[in-house]
Amino acid sequence: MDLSSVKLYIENLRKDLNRHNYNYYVLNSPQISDIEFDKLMKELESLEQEFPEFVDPLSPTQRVGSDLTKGFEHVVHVRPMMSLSNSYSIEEVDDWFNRVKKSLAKEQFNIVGELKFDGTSISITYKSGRMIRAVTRGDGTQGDDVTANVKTIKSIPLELQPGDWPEEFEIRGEILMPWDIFEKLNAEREYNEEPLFANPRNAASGTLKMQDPKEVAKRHLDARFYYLLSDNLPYDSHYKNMEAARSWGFKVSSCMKKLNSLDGVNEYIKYWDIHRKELPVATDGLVFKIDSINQQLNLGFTAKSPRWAIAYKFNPENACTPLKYVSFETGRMGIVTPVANLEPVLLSGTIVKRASLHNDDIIQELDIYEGDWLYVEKGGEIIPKITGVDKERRLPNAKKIQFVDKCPVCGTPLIKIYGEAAWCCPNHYGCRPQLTGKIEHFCARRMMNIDGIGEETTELLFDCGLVKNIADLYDLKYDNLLGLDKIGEKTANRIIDGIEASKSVPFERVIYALSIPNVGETTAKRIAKAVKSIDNMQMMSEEELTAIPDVGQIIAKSIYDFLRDPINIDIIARLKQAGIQMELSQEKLSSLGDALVGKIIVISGTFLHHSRDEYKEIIEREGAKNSSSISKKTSFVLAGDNMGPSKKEKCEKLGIPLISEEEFLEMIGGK
Ligand SMILES: NC(=O)c1ccc[n+]([C@@H]2O[C@H](COP(=O)([O-])OP(=O)(O)OC[C@H]3O[C@@H](n4cnc5c(N)ncnc54)[C@H](O)[C@@H]3O)[C@@H](O)[C@H]2O)c1
Ligand SMILES: [Zn+2]
Repeated sequence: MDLSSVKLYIENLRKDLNRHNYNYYVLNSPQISDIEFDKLMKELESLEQEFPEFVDPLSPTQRVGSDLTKGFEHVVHVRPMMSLSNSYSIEEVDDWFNRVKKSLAKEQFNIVGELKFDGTSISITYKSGRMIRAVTRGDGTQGDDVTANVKTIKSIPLELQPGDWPEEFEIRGEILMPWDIFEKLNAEREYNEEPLFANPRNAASGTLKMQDPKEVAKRHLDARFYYLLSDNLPYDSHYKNMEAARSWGFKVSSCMKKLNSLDGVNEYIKYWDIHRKELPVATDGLVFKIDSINQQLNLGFTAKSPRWAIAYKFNPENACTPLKYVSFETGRMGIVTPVANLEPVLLSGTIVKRASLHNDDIIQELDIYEGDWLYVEKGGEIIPKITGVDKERRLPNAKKIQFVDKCPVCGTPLIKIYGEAAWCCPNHYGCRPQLTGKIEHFCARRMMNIDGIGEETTELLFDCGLVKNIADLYDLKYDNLLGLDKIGEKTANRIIDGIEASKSVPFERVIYALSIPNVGETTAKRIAKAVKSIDNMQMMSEEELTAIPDVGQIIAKSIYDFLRDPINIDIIARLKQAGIQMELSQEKLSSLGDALVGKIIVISGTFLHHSRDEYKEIIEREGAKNSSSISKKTSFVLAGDNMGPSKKEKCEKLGIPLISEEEFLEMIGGK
């Protein structure tokens, strides 16, 4: 390679790495595995070493990947938050040990072995024993202030136990989503046909960046702490500091161990390579640290990571197995998902037979042919993922896998969903899995909670012609049910009682239960509060619908079209007649209140959830007035990002309150 091609190659590598960093840290949706990412990074590092003329302080080798997100206040770290240098082999850990030994000359040193928790890092400051602020790593220099969200995590103390804690200190740790919570969350998302989180790490960091602390609280995050920083640390030993932190109420892992030789380090690696699978939370490796804080200071840092620590990363478990066939499966909303059916293979202790291929783009990207040997990975991830194809083992004359062009169940030609990689069966009212899926969804616990009607009973009622759609449920009689396969008196009674009880399920859950495309649980709640009744909702135009918090153009169109379909009009009328709640209860209505009536409001800055015009409409709709200039008459300013300093000053002078976008949505019951 000549120099100019080397330069170009390096630039392209940097671009790729920056893009992967963005996908990983900001979108929480990595497109390549960690090991692939780390290989690219190592390649760039060695090229930069070989060609120092191309070194650039902005290169991803010199900086930590940034998770800074719009919508959060940025806070500068008192002490920068760095990454860890990492290795995938014991030899590299041995090299590190020997480097440290040399640097510390003849000094004795101890090492602490710890689990490397796979979540998202957090720095929390405590003053006088109370939590002051929680900030993400961000770009290492400054991070996002996520205090309100962190305060919802029950295992993180807001106030410390009595102890010898310094008056002010920072503690660093990892925010995690335990495996069981992660599995439940993904099962729910799969059910709602929402994109799944690739692993608990992405789920944890996605959750931590949610705008609404109440939603964060529902996700049951957890944490582990692994480093203490202060001008007045209790001990010179990292290990002892962590033990102290544990006694103040922090969750510090009991798997932390003092090691005093290279043999100890190697044993620790061998032990955890096996036993990590028994842990309730995800780990992606181990971390070795020099115990003495003084020695840590002497060893210092590189541009990106401390020299006194190293991460040993576990190799993800993977296997290669032949593809039997690709099946195409139609879901409740008509989305067709390709699934790779594999020759069964043992991976991370479970047998893997199937792996979702998600959509056509992924099939194209992987370039899969019939009978191909596929690499399956489960690197701590519960959901097996196809990561590649062994092209050398491809059979001669094998045909490329083609996405079906007709619905595998009803044969209707598929249509591409605008702006997405998904294909959809448009036969929403004649395609079996869509019909039974909607009935099942309607009856499920979080919707109408009709006890006794699960997947099996739905299929049964559908097949014998008793329930073809959700309105038919309310025509069911005890006598119809009795005598059906596996339905005795007890079950029949349970079903009838469940149907009766569903008549008092509140309106917001009814909206979710209707299976309106693109309307998930949270959106359904917002819609219910805004429209107040199904009659109002049926009369609203697409523009009026977009004024509802969380409802963009795509959702508005889905709702509008759904409510104008004659089949749905009929179903809704029958549900209404059956006595289903089709409006907000009096109680909810009165609690909504008239927060904005008569107010004069000035909008300033840029917003996350709606455009300024949409907010203007909301303000009018809620009985308030828009005004363009701040005066004594102004009730408050709806203040977005980047509000001009002169406006801020004027508000301060006149004592006009600034209301944030979140507070405003809260006021109008949008959250
Ligand atoms: N797949 C992708 O597209 C992609 C993109 C970017 C980064 N990544 C992955 O992320 C890595 C880089 O991320 P990083 O800079 O956060 O490094 P890292 O995750 O490898 O290591 C540093 C982090 O480890 C965490 N940690 C967990 N337990 C710890 C303990 N006991 N002590 C100290 N720290 C502990 C801390 O949060 C710290 O910030 C890459 O090596 C790669 O594997 C992947
Ligand atoms: Zn179909």
